[in-house]
Amino acid sequence: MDIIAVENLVKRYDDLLALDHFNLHVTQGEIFGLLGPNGSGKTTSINCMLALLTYDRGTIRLFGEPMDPARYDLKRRIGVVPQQVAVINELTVHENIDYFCSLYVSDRTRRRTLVDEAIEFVGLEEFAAFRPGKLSGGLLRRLNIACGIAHKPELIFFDEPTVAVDPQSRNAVLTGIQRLRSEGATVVYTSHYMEEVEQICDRVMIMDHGRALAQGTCDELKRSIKTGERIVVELQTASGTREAAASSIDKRELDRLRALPHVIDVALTDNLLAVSCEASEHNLTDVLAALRAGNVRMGRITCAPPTLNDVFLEITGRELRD
Ligand SMILES: Nc1ncnc2c1ncn2[C@@H]1O[C@H](COP(=O)(O)OP(=O)(O)OP(=O)(O)O)[C@@H](O)[C@H]1O
Repeated sequence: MDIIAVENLVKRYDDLLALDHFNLHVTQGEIFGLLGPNGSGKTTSINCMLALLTYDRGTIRLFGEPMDPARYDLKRRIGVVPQQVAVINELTVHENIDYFCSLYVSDRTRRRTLVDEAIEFVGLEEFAAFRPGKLSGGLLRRLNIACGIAHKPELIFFDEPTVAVDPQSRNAVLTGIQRLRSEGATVVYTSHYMEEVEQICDRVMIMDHGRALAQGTCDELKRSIKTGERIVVELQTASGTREAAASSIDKRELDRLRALPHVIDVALTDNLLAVSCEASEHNLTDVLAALRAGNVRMGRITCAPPTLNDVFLEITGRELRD
């Protein structure tokens, strides 16, 4: 069953079209990633789904029911971990989680258990009596998550939960999300970090300018583009400087590479030569043979399958993070 069904959503902020006939279907038990650069409409789509924002056109159904601001029965089944840490500075970690949980659960005894479980879930046992001001950025993020999930929601929205988080806390957040899913939750995860999305999401939608550009599993998205692999060659010279290395390859060599049967693009940045190729069996040997024939001195050579950034680049002509 679709836990989320969004059809033809249009949202304007005055002249700006933030969501342009946006469609989204998320099924029960999946971690669905919304991947897009800053300003692509991820937060706006979430806020519309939560009925926190009005919209101009379209329909939103959650758990099979039409969502509107008065549907407290549906809201109780949803958890939100917002992009900005939203906690109360005067309350301790424990009191904060209890406060947010009390918005959904009125029974105090049940809440005591839920709050303890949430504290344990995010590993904040030692800090339960601390006020937010005493917590590091990573610990604050964990508190933000605990406040959003303590009432055991069936559907959880995580809006860029790892921005400005240290690698250790980031890993804790990502494994925590996978654990929530294994306990039965459906998750919508927004990010502009393709590595995170690849790590945890079952399906991904790539967004830009309020539109869905492509969606599918990471493998499906990568298979849908022309680029099959990217070969990166470090150029070397006897003198060893980057500039000298870059100038040691002339236009003729670059043209020779571009003329190879499966080469899509050749780019030279400093002393790194990147050759994007269609999927084919002999790309690496062909590229190396062409470079050897031109007496180009080579250092490290890597050959990698495409990334989600390549998918974004091929569809939009821009890098995901520029
Ligand atoms: N309250 C607002 N008033 C006017 N424009 C807004 C408002 N909120 C967002 N926008 C604009 O709408 C577009 C989509 O913004 P949104 O925050 O949904 O994108 P996002 O993908 O979540 O980006 P980010 O990762 O930066 O949060 C952007 O161009 C943004 O500047």
